[in-house]
Amino acid sequence: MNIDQSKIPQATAKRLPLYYRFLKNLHSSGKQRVSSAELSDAVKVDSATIRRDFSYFGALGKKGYGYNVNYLLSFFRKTLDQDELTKVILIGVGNLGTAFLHYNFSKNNNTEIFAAFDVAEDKIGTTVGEVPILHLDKLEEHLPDGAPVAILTVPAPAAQSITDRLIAIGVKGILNFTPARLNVPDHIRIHHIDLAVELQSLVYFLKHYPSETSV
Ligand SMILES: NC(=O)c1ccc[n+]([C@@H]2O[C@H](COP(=O)([O-])OP(=O)(O)OC[C@H]3O[C@@H](n4cnc5c(N)ncnc54)[C@H](O)[C@@H]3O)[C@@H](O)[C@H]2O)c1
Repeated sequence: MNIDQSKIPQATAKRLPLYYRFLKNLHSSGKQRVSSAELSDAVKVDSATIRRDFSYFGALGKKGYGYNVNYLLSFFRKTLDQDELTKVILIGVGNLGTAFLHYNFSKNNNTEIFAAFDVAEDKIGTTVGEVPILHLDKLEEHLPDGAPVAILTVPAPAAQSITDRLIAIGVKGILNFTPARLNVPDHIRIHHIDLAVELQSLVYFLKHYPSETSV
């Protein structure tokens, strides 16, 4: 089935990796079918939302039968481009950057941090989690063909000028962990992750919607 991916709402698209991971585990344990109630229990998304999400994927669960795990998996694989490896670079190998390099992203999805950049001389030339640390001065030299995605874990004041350089070498998406708000052209996608905001939001939901499990 051909699905127009631009029709999938962003909130639904954000839940795809969650569904995908769970279904992959189900598949490897030999399960062929799954009900929305089982899924709901595992991924902590209410089953009405799951049914609505899955209807966008052309997957219509049958009552008493559930969803076909193989169909869903092949759909997710295509949609999430799991057959294609996306190369990622990381800038700023401090507390946060080091933790990300040790975390093997490619275990769960097809992204791989293949190079990291910093300016601290004692870090240049070393490797963290098998990823080589290179000098930021050499960014353009090392990556003449760029990379599609970058993770930014530098101090906030350095973020904008590094962003400008990343865009110049062809980076299209930035996962920004710094508190800096970045100015970028329209065709660049920035996902800003602020742990303090996430924490505040969690506390808010606990206070005001104590009985709901997820957003
Ligand atoms: N540590 C956290 O829990 C946390 C949480 C949320 C957000 N943040 C944000 O993430 C960023 C990184 O935090 P951290 O705790 O890892 O900081 P850190 O000071 O441990 O690491 C920053 C790294 O960036 C490098 N760096 C400095 N200037 C650079 C430049 N111009 N180019 C390349 N590399 C440069 C430093 O050498 C260092 O290795 C900060 O903006 C921070 O506000 C941190």
